[in-house]
Amino acid sequence: MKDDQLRLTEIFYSIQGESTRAGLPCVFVRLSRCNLRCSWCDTPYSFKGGDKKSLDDIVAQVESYGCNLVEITGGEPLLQPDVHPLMTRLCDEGYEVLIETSGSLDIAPIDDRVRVIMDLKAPGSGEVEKNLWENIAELKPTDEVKIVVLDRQDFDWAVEACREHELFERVDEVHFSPVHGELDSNTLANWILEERLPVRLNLQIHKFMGVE
Ligand SMILES: C[S@@+](CC[C@H](N)C(=O)[O-])C[C@H]1O[C@@H](n2cnc3c(N)ncnc32)[C@H](O)[C@@H]1O
Ligand SMILES: Nc1nc2[nH]cc(C(=O)O)c2c(=O)[nH]1
Ligand code: SF4
Ligand SMILES: [Mg+2]
Repeated sequence: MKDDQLRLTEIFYSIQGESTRAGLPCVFVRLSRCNLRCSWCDTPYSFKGGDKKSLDDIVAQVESYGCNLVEITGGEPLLQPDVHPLMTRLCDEGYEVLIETSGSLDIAPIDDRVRVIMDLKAPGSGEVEKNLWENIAELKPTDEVKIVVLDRQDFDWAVEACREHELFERVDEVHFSPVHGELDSNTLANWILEERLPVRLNLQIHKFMGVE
């Protein structure tokens, strides 16, 4: 087997449900495996299985949708080193490339043309110890930080993390996202408004639409 292969769970074309690109048509490349087990994870099916696919096959499938926006996600996409040549190739070919990552692995090797959407895991995920705080210094102003909030304890943690790490100064966009089906979006919205936070409420719109 050639080394330029990635273990892939799925490639699909849908409406981007999150981030500043929410609402736009997007091709999703979902890589397999994850080093975390967030309590509320919506993609545990990506933890096991998946097929090995060559970069050529992945790029060809992405191309078949005729869509300029591509998101690399998982599972945890940074677990497979060959994700880097894939992203560089997509950038070279003129795609706008996003990566969704947990923030538990080094983001420094990511191609500078890629928009990084990095989670910070709050205590309700059960994975708060995995945050790699050194990553914050690697973020570009155009990257995005997302904190998924389960409850008020997570919200207070998120506010403290933003202040302590000066996230509002470092990146243009900080998203707070309720755990879908667990925390009411109006409750999170009211907390954000009460605290006068310059964060964006991130709802996973694909889940309201009932699509992937
Ligand atoms: C499935 S993860 C894959 C990428 C990477 N492992 C990560 O955690 O960022 C993609 C995004 O979905 C979010 N997510 C997963 N389950 C969720 C849920 N139940 N409610 C809200 N967001 C969720 C994650 O926090 C992450 O921002
Ligand atoms: N429609 C849609 N938008 C998304 N944005 C980020 C996703 C992800 O799982 O990383 C996702 C996803 O799974 N579906
Ligand atoms: S890091 Fe991402 S894929 Fe992994 S368990 Fe957490 S939400 Fe799911
Ligand atoms: Mg998803």
